Amino acid sequence: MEAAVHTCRLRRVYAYRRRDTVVALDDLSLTVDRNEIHGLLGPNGAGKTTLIKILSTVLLPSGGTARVLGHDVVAETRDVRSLVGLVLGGDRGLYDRLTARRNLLFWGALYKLDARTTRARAGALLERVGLGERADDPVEGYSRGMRQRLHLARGLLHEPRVLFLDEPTSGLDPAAAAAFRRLVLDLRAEGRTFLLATHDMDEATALCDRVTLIDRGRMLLSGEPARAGRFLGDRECVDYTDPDPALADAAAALPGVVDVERRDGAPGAWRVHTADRDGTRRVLAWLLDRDVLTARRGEPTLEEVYLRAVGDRGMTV
Ligand SMILES: Nc1ncnc2c1ncn2[C@@H]1O[C@H](COP(=O)(O)OP(=O)(O)OP(=O)(O)O)[C@@H](O)[C@H]1O
Repeated sequence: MEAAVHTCRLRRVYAYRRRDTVVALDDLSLTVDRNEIHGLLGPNGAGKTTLIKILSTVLLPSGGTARVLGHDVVAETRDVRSLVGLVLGGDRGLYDRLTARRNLLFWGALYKLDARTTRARAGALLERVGLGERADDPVEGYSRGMRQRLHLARGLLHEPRVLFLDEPTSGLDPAAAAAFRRLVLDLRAEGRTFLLATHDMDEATALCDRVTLIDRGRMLLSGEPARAGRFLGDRECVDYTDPDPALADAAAALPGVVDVERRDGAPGAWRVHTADRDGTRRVLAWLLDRDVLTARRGEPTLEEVYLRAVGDRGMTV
């Protein structure tokens, strides 16, 4: 069976300022399985939006191939368009002076749906994304969260099987973001596939079956978020909580220990990086001997793996 998305050595080069070029996608090969929620991670300028635009047939690749449910995005544009929904964030693609319902009717006409089908789907979708009561208000009075939900309704109007979401929860309050994620899970349960570009590592961990991290248009790693540390052939580690920094210093001097760091978030939380499984056993036994009962083998979070893979570039792109 064809994958939901398959790219092979996909390339996109932009020309700007006449002579300069930027390689946004550099021979990127990626597979998203059917019915998967796949996270696309990467720093600003990594190429996430470029990939999503190519897969939605909005942008042409410069080289390589991309297929959606077996259809080539260049040679079979029409088929691909009927199969995919694109949900961009922000203000792109919404008409402020129109009501939410009229926005959807307009898009239904663009998708060449008949008026009755569009009307029925628009009503059902607006209810589903929680905009039923505000459906006949102009979009200019909508909050950011309401706009995001309308974007999703728009992306679902032609009942696509694969959805591309570009930072769908950025700027949403925690409750709205959680509601949005529940909706994504419900839609997946109906058999849809999602490729979701996000900068939110907690969101990727909670929502995605697999994630792919790209940087400068190349894939750095791809796999399950909970096993993120293993992507990089990662070091072992032990997490424990104890207020005494002297204990951490002593742990750092043990054989098989690479380094010890304070963990963000909880006071007195430490992570001991070990060279191998033996080092981990030794540290666990040593901590237990000292009555540190909170010690356990740790897994680096997706955010930690991300920062290690991409490096700390601060604000540079
Ligand atoms: N229309 C364009 N013309 C020239 N360069 C572009 C254009 N669109 C994107 N780029 C460049 O391509 C690269 C990838 O951009 P892209 O928007 O795909 O990144 P992104 O991963 O989505 O970033 P962000 O997380 O900031 O949204 C960047 O270097 C960007 O400057």
